[in-house]
Amino acid sequence: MPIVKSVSRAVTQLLQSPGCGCGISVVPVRCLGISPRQVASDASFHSVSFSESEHPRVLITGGLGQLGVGLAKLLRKRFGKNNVILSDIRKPADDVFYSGPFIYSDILDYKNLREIVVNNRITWLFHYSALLSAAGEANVPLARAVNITGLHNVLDIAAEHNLRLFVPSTIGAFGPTSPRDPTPDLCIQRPRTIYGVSKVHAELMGEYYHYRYGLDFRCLRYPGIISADSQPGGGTTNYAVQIFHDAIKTGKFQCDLKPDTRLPMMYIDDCLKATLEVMEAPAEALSMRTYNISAMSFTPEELAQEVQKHVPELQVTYNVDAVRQAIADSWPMNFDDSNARKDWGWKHDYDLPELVTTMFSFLGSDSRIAQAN
Ligand SMILES: NC(=O)c1ccc[n+]([C@@H]2O[C@H](COP(=O)([O-])OP(=O)(O)OC[C@H]3O[C@@H](n4cnc5c(N)ncnc54)[C@H](O)[C@@H]3O)[C@@H](O)[C@H]2O)c1
Ligand SMILES: C[C@@H](O)[C@H](N)C(=O)O
Repeated sequence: MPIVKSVSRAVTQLLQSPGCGCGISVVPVRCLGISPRQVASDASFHSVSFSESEHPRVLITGGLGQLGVGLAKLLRKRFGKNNVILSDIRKPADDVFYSGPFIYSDILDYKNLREIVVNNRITWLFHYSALLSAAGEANVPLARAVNITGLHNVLDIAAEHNLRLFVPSTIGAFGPTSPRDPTPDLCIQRPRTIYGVSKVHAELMGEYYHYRYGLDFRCLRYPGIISADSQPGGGTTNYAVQIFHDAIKTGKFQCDLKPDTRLPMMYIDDCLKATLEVMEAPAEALSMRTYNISAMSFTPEELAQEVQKHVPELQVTYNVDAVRQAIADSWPMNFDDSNARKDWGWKHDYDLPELVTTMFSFLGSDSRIAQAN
């Protein structure tokens, strides 16, 4: 009985510790050969494996999607071109391939991923590979594999090699029973998409590895991200990117969500800025490991009105996609990001008018008018 009591006391202390299980931390190591092994970790809770005067050595998984190339550009500016490796399972375009290191990496191949981390002495990992909400509903087994099994591989390798790990979560990690206006950091999370379920799993597993093994896990819940020079992949918020391209190319846009569907959105520069800021924030500043970040919320109708200020002849029609609409109706309408603002000074730069002006200056709003003439 006394043994049972002291074991339970030790477990209770671990669970209640404010984040440091250092005394007994053991990192999980996969089967090497035939027997599973556990190796005592010297990972200290707040440290990373490069000296503060050096730049981190960065790996980005799933880097050829909407966000990865822009992230690589930002990080290379800060840490040097050769310190940031983009990876994906797709073939990069020439300009991406020649802009800095690129490597093939399938996150479902644990040994290959580990080899890349070891051979390149990676210290920071940004885990961007995923199937997004609509793509996930179209192929649940693949979404489960990439978003859940892939995350497990990344977590184990990050813990084993003492990496600082960033995993993005999403407004999609909330569901119809969450408070939607606004949605705080801590509340009911019962999403109804495989994407949302996998992201809640990622948040919880990352935080568990943080408390259990000392993994330096950091996570932001992104809103729908809007970018000019990269295409979104399989998301419910895609309409908010497509409208710009269609306004310029054809002057006609068919929206797959209802005109009054309000969702949190963000311009890509703000998203990437927040990502770098939270990764550089001192550990002591982080009262949590998963934060909401927010910039603006709008409906398709409100976005269309703002776009029409630049392309007045734009015609918008609505042809609602039932799957995407059901997903959007279960997501937050407004995001409460007060903890991010308080803890590490998060502040967005782009509101709706600024976003629309920036998108058109990037895409060249005159080109459609020029083509039409
Ligand atoms: N874009 C958004 O609006 C948004 C919003 C919230 C969160 N996020 C999150 O940010 C991250 C990046 O989003 P994105 O918009 O760039 O996604 P995306 O769909 O555009 O790109 C995902 C990338 O993952 C790659 N991938 C798929 N399977 C893989 C595998 N087995 N191994 C390695 N790579 C694989 C794909 O080839 C693709 O290039 C994702 O985790 C996403 O959930 C994005
Ligand atoms: C919101 C986000 O996670 C993604 N853009 C999606 O719509 O699936």
